[in-house]
Amino acid sequence: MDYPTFKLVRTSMSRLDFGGEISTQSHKACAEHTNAYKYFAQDLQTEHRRRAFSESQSEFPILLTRDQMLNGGLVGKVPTCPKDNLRESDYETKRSPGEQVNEPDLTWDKRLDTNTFSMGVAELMRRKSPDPVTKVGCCILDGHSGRILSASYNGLVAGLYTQPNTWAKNKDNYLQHAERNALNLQPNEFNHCNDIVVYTTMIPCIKCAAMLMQHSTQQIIYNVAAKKYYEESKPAFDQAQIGCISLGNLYDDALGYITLKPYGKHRDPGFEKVVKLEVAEKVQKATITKWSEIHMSVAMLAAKRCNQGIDPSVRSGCCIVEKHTEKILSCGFTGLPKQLKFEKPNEKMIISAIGNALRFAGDVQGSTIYCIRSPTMHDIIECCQRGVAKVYCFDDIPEAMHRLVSEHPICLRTFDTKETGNYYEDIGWKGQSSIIQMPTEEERKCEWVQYCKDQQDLNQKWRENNGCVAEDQIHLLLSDKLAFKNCAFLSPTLTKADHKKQQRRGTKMICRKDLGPEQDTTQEVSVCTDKSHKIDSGYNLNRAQEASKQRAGTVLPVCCSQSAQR
Ligand SMILES: Nc1ccn([C@H]2C[C@H](O)[C@@H](COP(=O)(O)O)O2)c(=O)n1
Repeated sequence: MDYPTFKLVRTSMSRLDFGGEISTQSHKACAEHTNAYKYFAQDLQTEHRRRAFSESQSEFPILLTRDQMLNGGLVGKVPTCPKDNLRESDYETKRSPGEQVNEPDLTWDKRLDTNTFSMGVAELMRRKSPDPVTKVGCCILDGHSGRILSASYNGLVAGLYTQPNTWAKNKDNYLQHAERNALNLQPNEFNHCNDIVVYTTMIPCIKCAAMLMQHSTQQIIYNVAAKKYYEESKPAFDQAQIGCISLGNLYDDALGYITLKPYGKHRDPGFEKVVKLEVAEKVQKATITKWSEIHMSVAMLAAKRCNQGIDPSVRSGCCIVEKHTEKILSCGFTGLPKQLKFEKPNEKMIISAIGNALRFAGDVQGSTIYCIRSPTMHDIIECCQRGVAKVYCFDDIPEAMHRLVSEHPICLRTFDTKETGNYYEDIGWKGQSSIIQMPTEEERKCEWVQYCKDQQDLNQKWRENNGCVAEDQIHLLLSDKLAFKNCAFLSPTLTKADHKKQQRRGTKMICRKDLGPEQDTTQEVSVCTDKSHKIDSGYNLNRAQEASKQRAGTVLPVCCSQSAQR
């Protein structure tokens, strides 16, 4: 009899460890992007910016003064997020006496800087654009506090009901540009702010440029320049002495994990081909993303902004969204009070992501919060007091928490990641594993040795049990850091939450079609994607047969128990 072969697929290191690991695909995208961009990237200012960005991981956008801009250079020291300031004491609480401590992986532990975060939000917004050819996203920040004022995309005129083939022919009459949409979305926000920084995935057109100037914009940071917009707007920004620079290639380098999707014809300035409507519709279908996905992704990006001093297990990010309109009201991440310089961060003084986001937000009545970790009771109380209606968490919410909030006027839910499919891979998110410290090389080797040993044991057990696998072994297989292909079995006793957790970690939940002892055990496997956690095991035992086998002491192949389907 053939014994099953188990193939291990290691959970790929998240590409957001921008210690350098950028996939070949990204590199390729980078290179293409650089070429496309070359035409526009020749002014001195941009070069200086690039250098400045790549030399420091700035905490806040490097806002050049007008003098500095005119001189074409960066003067003065930009606040940095030094990588050497992670103290031993930061990790003290996690150690038990005598325990060997691995050096923290600082390369991985870099936090997202404001530029990367804001352009990331603009990129996420771009995905909502109905324009089949040119999708643009924009995120506007208060340059003083770093707070998001508004974010939007190029969209159809509100209240307009028309067919794509009507508007797509003459879209300028039907679409509002991303920058203008962002300004219109939160008009009040801009009245009190005279230091606006605009992150846009494409350089603004001349009309948007005029309106942005009118709103005291100090800086435009764009990703791609379209020739027609660049030639009109850049001189106007220069004349008004407003910084207008591109993150261009640098954006890819720094972010590394938001895949560059085509920018329509503007991706390559020389490309003038008219995209046919059918193709355009396909593009549109493929790229439109649900709001909930975008907001949870913004929360994830925010989580990656947590300071290194914060214990990875409590790091979280959050995004507060207005009811009905889906406007982002505020974002926040777990942090320490800014006035205090901690020798040892006192856990009680850590401000939660929700706490920070609420601090920034104005009226949040009826709003929805998307956050990574389950909120604390204190968060819930704050939310109730401020009138927040719903809280969605990426993490599982402990049962105890559900009980505690059952009487509160708030809806607390775990975010349904099934809805989002593989989308999070685009931003390098693999559940918690991407914010919890990655295993060291040594740990990985040990894991591998352990895995091989487990596999041998498993095969042994398999033989002993006539082609069946004990459940405890399955849990071993589904352990945290390993992802399996063609070898993971689904336990009938695996809870729905565990199942989801494994999926988030990237474990492919696969079950064999038939594991009868006499069957070909290398038979093709089917992937379990059913939302209700019912699996197509293909196992032919009926309930009575199954019970009788169990009584006789047979260890049933766990993924194939019919009870899992009922
Ligand atoms: N800064 C920009 C530039 C362009 N857009 C939008 C407006 C249209 O939907 C589209 C441009 O159409 P095309 O150049 O393909 O004729 O992009 C924007 O919102 N913001």
